[in-house]
Parts: sequence; C-alpha cells; structure tokens
Amino acid sequence: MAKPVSIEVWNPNGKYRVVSTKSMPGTRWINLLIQQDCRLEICTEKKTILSVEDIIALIGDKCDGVIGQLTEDWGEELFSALSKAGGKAFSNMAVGYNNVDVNAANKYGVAVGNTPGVLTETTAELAASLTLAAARRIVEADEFMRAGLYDGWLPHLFVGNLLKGQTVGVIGAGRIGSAYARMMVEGFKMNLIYFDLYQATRLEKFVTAYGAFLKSNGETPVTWKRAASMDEVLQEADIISLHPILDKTTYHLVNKERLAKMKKEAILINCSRGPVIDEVALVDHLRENPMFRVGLDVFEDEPYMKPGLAELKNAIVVPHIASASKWTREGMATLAALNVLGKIKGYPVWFDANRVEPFLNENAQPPAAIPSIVNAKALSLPVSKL
Ligand SMILES: NC(=O)C1=CN([C@@H]2O[C@H](COP(=O)(O)OP(=O)(O)OC[C@H]3O[C@@H](n4cnc5c(N)ncnc54)[C@H](O)[C@@H]3O)[C@@H](O)[C@H]2O)C=CC1
Ligand SMILES: O=C(O)C(=O)CO
Repeated sequence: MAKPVSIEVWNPNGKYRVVSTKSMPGTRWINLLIQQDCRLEICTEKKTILSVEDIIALIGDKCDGVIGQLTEDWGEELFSALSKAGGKAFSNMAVGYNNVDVNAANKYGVAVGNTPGVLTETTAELAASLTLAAARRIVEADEFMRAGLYDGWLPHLFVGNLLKGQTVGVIGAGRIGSAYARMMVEGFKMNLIYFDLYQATRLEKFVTAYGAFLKSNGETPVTWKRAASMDEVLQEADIISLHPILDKTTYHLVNKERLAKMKKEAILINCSRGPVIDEVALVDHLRENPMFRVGLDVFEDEPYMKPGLAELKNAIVVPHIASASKWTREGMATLAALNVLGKIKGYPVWFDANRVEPFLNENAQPPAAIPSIVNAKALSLPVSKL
C-alpha cells in the first residue's frame, strides 16, 4: 500500500476530479477549473520531487486528469494508473516534455498537454542575462565586492568580452532560440549564425530588416547565416546558446570533441535541458580553458551538479529558473489547467499552439478549446476552427 499523500481540496462536490501534483502560481487556473465543475486536489507534500508511487497514490481510483511537473517520470506506470482511474488528460506545466513517454500516453489514449509560447520571452531573457553575466563576469565581481576585496579601480580588473560586432550562435532556433537571437542581434548588434533542422525564416527576415535599418543609419549592418552543420556554429560563434528540445538527437550534443572546436574565449549558455551537454566533459573543458565561460540554468543530473562544477569561477549556475517570471508562471499554470479541462470537456484542440494569447487574457473567458496537446494527431483529436 502506497503511503497517503497530503492534499488540499477545492470545490469538494465538483463532478470531475482533477489532481495537480504541485501548488502553482496565481489563482486563475484554480478558478477556471472550479467554475467548470472540477473538484481540484492539490498535492501539499513538502518534498520537491514526487515519486511514481506518490503520484499513483494521488491518482487513486477515480481521476479525470492530472497537471504534473517536469521533474516527474510520466511513463507506462503512471499513464496506466491514470487510464484505470478513468483519466484521459495529463498536462505538464512546461513546454518541454522529455519527462513524458508520449508513446505510453498514446497506448492508453491519454492526451498530453504542454505550455508553449507563454514562456518564450521570459526564458530567452534569462539566457540573455546569463550571457551578459558571463561576458562581463558579474557573479565573480559581485563575490569580490562582498568579500571586501575591492581597493580601487584597476585597468585589468574583471576585464570581460564586448558583445557588439561579435557573433552569436544559436543551436535550435525555435520559439525560444529565435527570441534570444533577436534580443542579442537587436540589443547588442551581434551577427547571427544558427543551426536548426528547419529554416528560421521569420528570424532571417528580422535580421535582414534590422541590418538594412542600421545601414540606412550609417551603422555597420548585422548579418545572419544558417549553418549547414552545428560544428560551423561552434567554430564561428563567440557566444553559443542552446535551445533545442531534448531527445535522442540532442543528448550530449555538446561533448568533448565539440567543446574542443569552440573558441578558447567563447561563452556557452544552456537554458534547454541539462543532458544536451556532456557535463563531465564540460567540467574538464572549463578547468583546462579558464577564459572559456558557461552560463547554465539546467544540469545533466538535476538537481545535482557534476563534481567540480560548483568550484569553477568560469561557470555561472542558476537553479532552472529560466521561465520564472510571475506572468509566465501564472500563464503556464493557466495553460496546463486548460489543457486538462479542455480534454475533459471534449473541446477541440486550439488551431495554433504558438498563439496562446487568447487563453491568457484575464479579463475574458478563454476560448472553448484545448491550448496545446502534443499527441493530438496520434489521438485523432479534432482541431478548433476558431
Ligand atoms: N530552462 C527552462 O526553464 C526552460 C527550458 N525550455 C527548454 O527549451 C526547449 C525549447 O523550447 P521552444 O523553443 O519553445 O521549443 P521549439 O520546439 O519552438 O524549438 C526547439 C527547436 O529545436 C530544434 N531542434 C530539434 N532537434 C534539433 C537538433 N538535433 N539540432 C538542432 N536543432 C534541433 C527544432 O527544430 C526547433 O526549432 C524546450 O523543449 C525545453 O526543453 C523551455 C522553457 C524553459
Ligand atoms: O517549460 C519548460 O520546459 C521548463 O523547463 C520550465 O519552464
């Protein structure tokens, strides 16, 4: 028998039982569920990462849908338990869903939701923050001040890298990668080189137009290039930011050999998923190349860091906070709740998961549609014509 898991209950007499494995920011998501006849149970356990056993206990004998977190292992066992409890809907409170076995969800006919769009700019802004912090050695300099070591201006004190006119490399120029690229190109007048399986046409158009604007102003225009290989980006870029999804093709995308191809003074940023970098190889590379710097939001064995990383001055590390702005986190909670609610209600799937704004307008009722279901095609779910 699994140990009971503590919960907080909203709208106890609601017809549909929805479980959220964590408390989430804001109250709109709660109100949307309870207004639509859901009994909402929010897990209040103190431990951060729930086990499969904990979640099975939460699902119980009758459960219509679950809102879960990227730290949880949503595979065969959980989808089987949810399906047995009558559930047809699960949503990650995240855009990335590498923690979800979508084939297992398909097998049990469970729709899998995610939360795209609402975190694009927030995540790109953190990647840009890490880039600046690494380029200008802000964390090292802050530690130096607090340690009382500053005794006057010096020509060599914390000299870093200028971004203007340098090349920013983006691996994975999807929603977040493109937003980051625009920030770096427009904000710091950097040239762009990117690698993606698909052409980022809108991004290319943006850089072309911005380059023309700069030229018409008598300034050096910015340029863009779509690289034929990832190695081309690694060799040419001064800053490289990783924004692909995590799957078999991106696991250890940055390894020992690829690190060796990068410039000795390059800066590597990772706000995607930890296993995209071979972190052991990264620690060795950082030790051997003190001018190479890295800004990491995510880690291979999250929440742990590989031995040695925390001691390195040329690494900036933050605890997976890239999407942590109030607006974004409340929006993620809303989208996750509406994914589950929409499936329970039998709504069609929203026609464009990149345009989720109508669901986020606090002053209007959300559309009668499901914002984003990653296995909509596999489950042959109808698509909204709105
Ligand atoms: N650190 C954090 O808090 C956050 C992390 N993320 C991570 O960022 C990822 C990307 O999010 P979005 O930009 O919204 O997704 P997206 O799907 O718009 O972009 C991903 C891009 O990666 C490209 N890609 C896939 N395989 C590739 C490969 N082998 N080589 C190069 N490019 C490849 C895709 O073609 C696509 O353009 C998420 O899957 C998630 O893992 C997202 C939000 C917050
Ligand atoms: O959405 C995601 O994929 C995250 O990593 C958390 O914002």
